Amino acid sequence: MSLYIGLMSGTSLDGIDAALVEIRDENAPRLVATQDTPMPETLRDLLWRLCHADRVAFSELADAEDTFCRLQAAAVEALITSSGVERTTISAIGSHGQTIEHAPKGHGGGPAYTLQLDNPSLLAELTGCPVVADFRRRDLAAGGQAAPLAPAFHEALFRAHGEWRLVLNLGGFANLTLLPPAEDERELLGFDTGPANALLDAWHAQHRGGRFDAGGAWAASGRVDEALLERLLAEPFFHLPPPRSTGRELFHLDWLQRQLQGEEAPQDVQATLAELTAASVALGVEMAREGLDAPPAALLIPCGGGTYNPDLLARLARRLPETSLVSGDDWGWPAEWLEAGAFAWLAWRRLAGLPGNLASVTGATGPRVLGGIYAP
Ligand SMILES: Nc1ncnc2c1ncn2[C@@H]1O[C@H](COP(=O)(O)OP(=O)(O)OP(=O)(O)O)[C@@H](O)[C@H]1O
Ligand SMILES: CC(=O)N[C@H]1[C@@H]2OC[C@@H](O2)[C@@H](O)[C@@H]1O[C@H](C)C(=O)O
Repeated sequence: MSLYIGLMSGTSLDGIDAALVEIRDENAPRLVATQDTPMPETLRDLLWRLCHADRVAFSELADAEDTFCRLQAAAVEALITSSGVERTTISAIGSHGQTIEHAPKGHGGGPAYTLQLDNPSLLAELTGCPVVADFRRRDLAAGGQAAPLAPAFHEALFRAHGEWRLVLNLGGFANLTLLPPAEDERELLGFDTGPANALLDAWHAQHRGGRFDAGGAWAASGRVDEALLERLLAEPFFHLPPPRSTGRELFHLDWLQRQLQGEEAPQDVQATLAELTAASVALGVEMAREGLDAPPAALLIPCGGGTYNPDLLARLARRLPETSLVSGDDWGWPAEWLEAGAFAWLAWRRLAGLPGNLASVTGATGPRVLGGIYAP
């Protein structure tokens, strides 16, 4: 038996998710304990600024990296204490880091890059555990998108005999995995479908303040502006064949603003953004099914913070009438802990010398062992 800790801080900048995972064999990872460490507002503001700045001072970058790493170390300490495990039994910590910018095709003819703020050396020093980090750049170096990486973990957890399954992460951004039945030899498909909560959060913050539209209540009070929805859905990203990944670089408030005519009621824009998430996921589901020539009926396992938004889930259910939504909780893996679990599992793959990417998902030229190891 081996124990791994996965650390994930996603695009929503809401905090550090730490998951303690036991791995006995490749396809049976087990979630042992979890720790949610909220991001202090000062760090969130600093990271937000870095994510949106054209120019950044190195000292600001160093400050953000140091503060972020110490928060990660505190999350690890809290997890070790609450779970009661011996530090020495932890084989490694898998640290995703904080994505600051993701440009898998480069900008203006420049090189491809994906930037995760992280300091695995300091984390190894502070925790006394081996750390695996820098998971994305090897895939990028091999010509891939470097994202999404979670589909391989979705396969390990959820691929089953006799059933087509979809896994949908509704974080700041959404990624979708279509899993063929286990007896089917076809490889899975996985890709980002577009924004999930990022625009909903940003529009809500601008008009009502606060972190998010709790339960999607404000969106539910508005009416979908069909003309606006159509203009938003005309964005070429939604129609690109996979491999594809995205982030704040494309989907931000200015992108939305360009499609507004100025007379829309704010709650109608919120409703339209929620519908955009559902519609772009439905487009992705259709694309995935066509890609694998899959039957329409499938089970969909939603995960990520969007599962706390009944308005969003209802919109998804309406757009995907042939698909039943079943929570990941029902398989013993709570929906909000999949991503942190994925990075524990990826750390195990690194130590085992096994590839972490799926070339069929990222478009890399082949399977690659992902990440670097930082000894304690
Ligand atoms: N009670 C709630 N009601 C509505 N939305 C919620 C609720 N709780 C969480 N969310 C949404 O979920 C988001 C956080 O989701 P999650 O933690 O999965 O994102 P992330 O991991 O940061 O993003 P990504 O997967 O893109 O990296 C919040 O920003 C919010 O939009
Ligand atoms: C570059 C980056 O951090 N991408 C995230 C983001 O959040 C959701 C989606 O966009 C996904 O592509 C990815 O995260 C998950 C963990 C992944 O790689 O599967």
